[in-house]
Amino acid sequence: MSQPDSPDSPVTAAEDGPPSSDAARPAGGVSTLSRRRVFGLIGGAAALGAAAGAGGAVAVTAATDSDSGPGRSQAGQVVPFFGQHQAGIVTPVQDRLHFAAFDLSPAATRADLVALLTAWTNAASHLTAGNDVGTGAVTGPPDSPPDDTGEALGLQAARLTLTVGFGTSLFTDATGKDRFGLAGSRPPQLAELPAFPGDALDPAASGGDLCVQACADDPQVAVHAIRNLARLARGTASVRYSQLGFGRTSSTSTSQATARNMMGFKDGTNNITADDPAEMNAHVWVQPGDGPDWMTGGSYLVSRRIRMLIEPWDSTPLTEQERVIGRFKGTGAPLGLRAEFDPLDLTAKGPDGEPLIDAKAHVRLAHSSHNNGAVLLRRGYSFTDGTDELGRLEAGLFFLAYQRDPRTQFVTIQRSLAGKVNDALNEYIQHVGSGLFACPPGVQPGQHWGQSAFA
Ligand SMILES: C=CC1=C(C)c2cc3[nH]c(cc4nc(cc5[nH]c(cc1n2)c(C)c5CCC(=O)O)C(CCC(=O)O)=C4C)c(C)c3C=C
Ligand SMILES: [Fe+2]
Repeated sequence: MSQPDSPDSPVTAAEDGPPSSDAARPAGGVSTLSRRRVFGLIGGAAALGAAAGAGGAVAVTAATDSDSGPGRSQAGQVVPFFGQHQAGIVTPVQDRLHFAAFDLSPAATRADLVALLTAWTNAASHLTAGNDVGTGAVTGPPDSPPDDTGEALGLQAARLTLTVGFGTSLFTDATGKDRFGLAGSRPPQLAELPAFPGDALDPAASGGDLCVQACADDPQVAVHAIRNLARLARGTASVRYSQLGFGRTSSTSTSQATARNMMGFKDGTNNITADDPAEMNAHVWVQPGDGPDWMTGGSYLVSRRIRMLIEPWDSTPLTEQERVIGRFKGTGAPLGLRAEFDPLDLTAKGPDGEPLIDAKAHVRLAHSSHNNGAVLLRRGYSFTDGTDELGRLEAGLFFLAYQRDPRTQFVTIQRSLAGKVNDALNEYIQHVGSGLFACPPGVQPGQHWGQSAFA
């Protein structure tokens, strides 16, 4: 396998020529590889070292904007990987999602976990810059399986973000065992979610020791990233469940138009947005003193796979659909008002003296005024996974929400919504999967994801 002398040797011989064709395949060494490939190579070498048990000793190299291949314009396509916070949380929502939850293998040790996180961090820094993993898809030794699976060759970075989270079971497993010596680092905010009335959770589509949220404007780029991370994990961790998503159902920036969910409603209108950093600090980013220091600058992710009962919904009259949500389907405006962003007035009454927004309307019960001021940064995606055994569309919302403390945010709001007597929407939806993850702060070059949790 052609590799540089050491995982962190400086890049000195990179050329910006086109990727080698098969005929011109180099015999080895870096001098004939493009700059893009060399960065990938270094990351791959580090990943290999890590996977071999080198653990935190392997440096995570920094991919740069100049990693983009020849003739490929990455302008506006690369979301910086390194930073104070992980990308993929307040990043303006990309079009596509591939979310995967992983379980560590029964034999995996703390060193294996550190090695995996190091390898993943390395790979992620290169994938998000639009580069291949390791020696690449077509530039490695021809007699070995390629380091990269290849389906992203020639594609742009597509604003790929990779966001990692640590599940509750990483800290204490189902038998109460502290497998990785992390129990003492478990944040109080990472308390198991309670069971909510109406939950129909499938254990196989819930939980997970780790999660990776891949978001990109190109579905193939997101799928490629998860596939290659799963490949790097082989022997240490495997996918427990995964979910493809499309049609972002929430915007995290006012510059984005509000998308529609699979019920046809604009979803995300009254989301909090990254345009207001004070709001992010108040409700999304973990602050100093909130809990263990390693989570400062991080955020907690709640994922819920929510199936929509599409056929009954499609047989429901428009006015009833609007009563259930509390907004007009066409404009997205609150009932009784004209424009999408007109502020909700939950006290407004119609000429008949009845509230314009029904007592059981989704937006009323989800609103902060009903929930002790609780708000969430919603970042969910629609999904359609074909049809079920009865020919019904298997579709819904893969709800993703980031927050500073799930106990006072998601749990408070979901307690208001759950159960047939509460949110009118519950007649048309069912929560079938659930996850809770601590997403550590962003990483700097030389670190791996969540490094300070292992200090
Ligand atoms: C626990 C939190 C929430 C779950 C679960 C949830 C599921 C869910 N929501 C929709 C559709 C819409 N939700 C809307 C608003 C809205 N939803 C939540 C929270 C949860 N939703 C909040 C906090 C809000 C904002 C309320 C407010 O302050 O106004 C809307 C209206 C447009 C908008 O503001 O986003 C729609 C539409 C579905 C279909 C669904 C489960 C499948
Ligand atoms: Fe909602």
